[in-house]
Amino acid sequence: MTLPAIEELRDVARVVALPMATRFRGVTVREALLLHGPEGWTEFSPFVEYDDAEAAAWLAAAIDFGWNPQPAPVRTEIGVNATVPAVAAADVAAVLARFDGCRTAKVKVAERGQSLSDDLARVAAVRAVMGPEGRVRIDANGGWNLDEADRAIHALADLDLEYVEQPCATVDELAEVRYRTKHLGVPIAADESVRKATDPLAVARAGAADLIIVKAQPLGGVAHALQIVAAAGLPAVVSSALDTSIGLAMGAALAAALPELDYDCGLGTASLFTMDVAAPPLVPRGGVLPVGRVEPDAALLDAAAASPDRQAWWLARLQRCHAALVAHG
Ligand SMILES: O=C(O)CCC(=O)C1=CC=C[C@@H](O)[C@@H]1C(=O)O
Ligand SMILES: [Mg+2]
Repeated sequence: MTLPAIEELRDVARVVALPMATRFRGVTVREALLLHGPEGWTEFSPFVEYDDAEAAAWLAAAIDFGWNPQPAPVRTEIGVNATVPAVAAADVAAVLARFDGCRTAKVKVAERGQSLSDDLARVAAVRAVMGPEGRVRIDANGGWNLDEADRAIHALADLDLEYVEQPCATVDELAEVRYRTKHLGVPIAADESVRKATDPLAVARAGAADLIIVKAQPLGGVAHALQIVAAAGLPAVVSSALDTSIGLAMGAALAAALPELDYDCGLGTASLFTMDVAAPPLVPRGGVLPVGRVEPDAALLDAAAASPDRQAWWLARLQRCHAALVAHG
């Protein structure tokens, strides 16, 4: 890929800060740096705690989406899931109400400071709202050890789970949990073991998961993520990185280009924001997102502008990650 010069990126960069309706993975305000490239708007939004080596892949993805033509879509809309943060069971219905027409819900579990009974109550509340036909999946973000995962999946399986995402942190643990819980018929999905791994295919080689979660930004862009899915040879679910509507369009482009897509995708997360950069935002309607480029609204870009010190922080990060990509060649 020919990299645009850093001056070109800085000239078209806009840094935004979007407030969230509900705290999600510790985030209450989501910051993102948006870029306007020749192919359209794109997003660079690694979480603030990520180091430059990890964040550089997100920049490669952003540049690829804004500066290069994308793989051809094979579908025009993407079925998406509702995403339920680790809220109290009593708050579940209000969260789900933000996601119009979604037949699938993903529920966060194994939150630090909470217990299995909190998870059981939250997932039961989700099942009650979704009804018996709804699809309910859970995501532990690697928060359980082997025995905790074993116990939790046995306890939660009665609620008819579509799959369990990243129950434990390591590939070896995933393989062991998958072996121990196989008789329950609950598939195991790998997320962090794909997107944060030095070798995103290790999971597939180890037989440690039934499906993989893929995210366009951390995997270096749509084309690269497609290669990983093809090489893994496992069903894939495309998920967001809590992106703005601009980054979600990148995720939707990935989902649209996958040869097979059997699951609803985790791309409904704009519904967790109280404000976004596009009008209308890329939120699910009737449980689906349209595929296509998203343009920000000029007034919303201004209204969502991050503070001067946060803009300076993001521009410095952009510069360092750009330098890392240049050095990488
Ligand atoms: O998959 C979804 O339903 C929404 C996206 C989502 O859950 C995530 C987005 C961003 C960061 C992650 O901690 C989290 C995930 O683990 O999948
Ligand atoms: Mg996950």
